[in-house]
Amino acid sequence: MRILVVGAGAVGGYFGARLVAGGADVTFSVRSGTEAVLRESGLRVLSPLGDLHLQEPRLLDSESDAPFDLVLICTKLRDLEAGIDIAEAHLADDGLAAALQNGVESEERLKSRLGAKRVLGAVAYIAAALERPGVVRHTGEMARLVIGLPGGGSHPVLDALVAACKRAGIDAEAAADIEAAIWRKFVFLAPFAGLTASWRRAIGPLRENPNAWAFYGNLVHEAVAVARACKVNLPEDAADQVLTFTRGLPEGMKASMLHDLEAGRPLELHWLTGAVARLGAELGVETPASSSVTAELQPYADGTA
Ligand SMILES: NC(=O)C1=CN([C@@H]2O[C@H](COP(=O)(O)OP(=O)(O)OC[C@H]3O[C@@H](n4cnc5c(N)ncnc54)[C@H](OP(=O)(O)O)[C@@H]3O)[C@@H](O)[C@H]2O)C=CC1
Ligand SMILES: CC(C)(CO)C(=O)C(=O)O
Repeated sequence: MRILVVGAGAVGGYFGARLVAGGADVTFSVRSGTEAVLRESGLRVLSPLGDLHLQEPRLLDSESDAPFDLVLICTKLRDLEAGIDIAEAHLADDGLAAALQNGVESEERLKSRLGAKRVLGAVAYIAAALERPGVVRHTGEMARLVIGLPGGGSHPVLDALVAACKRAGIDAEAAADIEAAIWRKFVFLAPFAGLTASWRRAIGPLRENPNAWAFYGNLVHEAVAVARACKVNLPEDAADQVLTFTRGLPEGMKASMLHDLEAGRPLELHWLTGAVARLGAELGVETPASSSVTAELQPYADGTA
């Protein structure tokens, strides 16, 4: 199976490099600045699960590269369409493309542009950051992929990806209901990103602050209400599960949206807390907490650096 990873940032760099180390045939599609760095110094992953250094990662040669069986789009959400352009140009007719991104709207974009039969749903659980181009720092030991065909079913590329992940030591699970899996992460992440970014604090002190914790509860209930209005199959106690999960997170944990805010980079606000507010408005679900966070962070959405 030939795999094309679009974007060698935190997620693409981590999972792409691990797959290479596990013996998979992986090519990276990167932009020119990153390309120069990767050609000069290779791709490094610094991780509690073991460091990696790909001295000469294979880079896409758009003229000659044959179609790929699997394209993993690992850009930020604002670069999704550019990622799909690359998938459109390089995906085999019977191949699959997945977006390893947060949010709940990427899969529909992939379906509408590539055709539903060429889309794999995916959720990435990892805490990683691009320290500088070519260097990914992985924090903690979580590095998990949940993958599945929208609507269920099997596909040789899905099976091959699960096998490649196992060989690479990536915790990968094939989900029967990938839409529910994507939303289960979203109903945690959109509130978590909204809370930590709007209060500009890691989760530890926010759990100790009754106002912040109550506000988080409101954000979570809104996200779950929007999921239910979208007819997503979530458990009855989905909101309680999110609160329990968040109580167990490391004290210093921040959402990547807060890291982006602190660094003056553009935010994924529109697709996270902003999506709860936007979809809520479309579906007639009240989302006062998500709407106020979205309005407060809007001035920073396009970055300030
Ligand atoms: N970081 C994390 O811990 C987690 C992130 N996620 C989600 O994963 C997604 C990716 O996030 P993350 O990896 O952190 O982001 P990063 O910013 O670290 O990486 C994104 C990479 O995409 C590259 N890119 C953008 N456009 C293109 C393009 N047209 N062609 C090739 N490469 C391109 C960027 O390249 P360049 O350097 O040239 O700008 C950058 O290196 C987001 O949706 C995020 O929410 C999900 C789980 C955890
Ligand atoms: C919370 C985390 C690290 C979990 O994967 C994440 O996805 C993010 O902050 O964007």
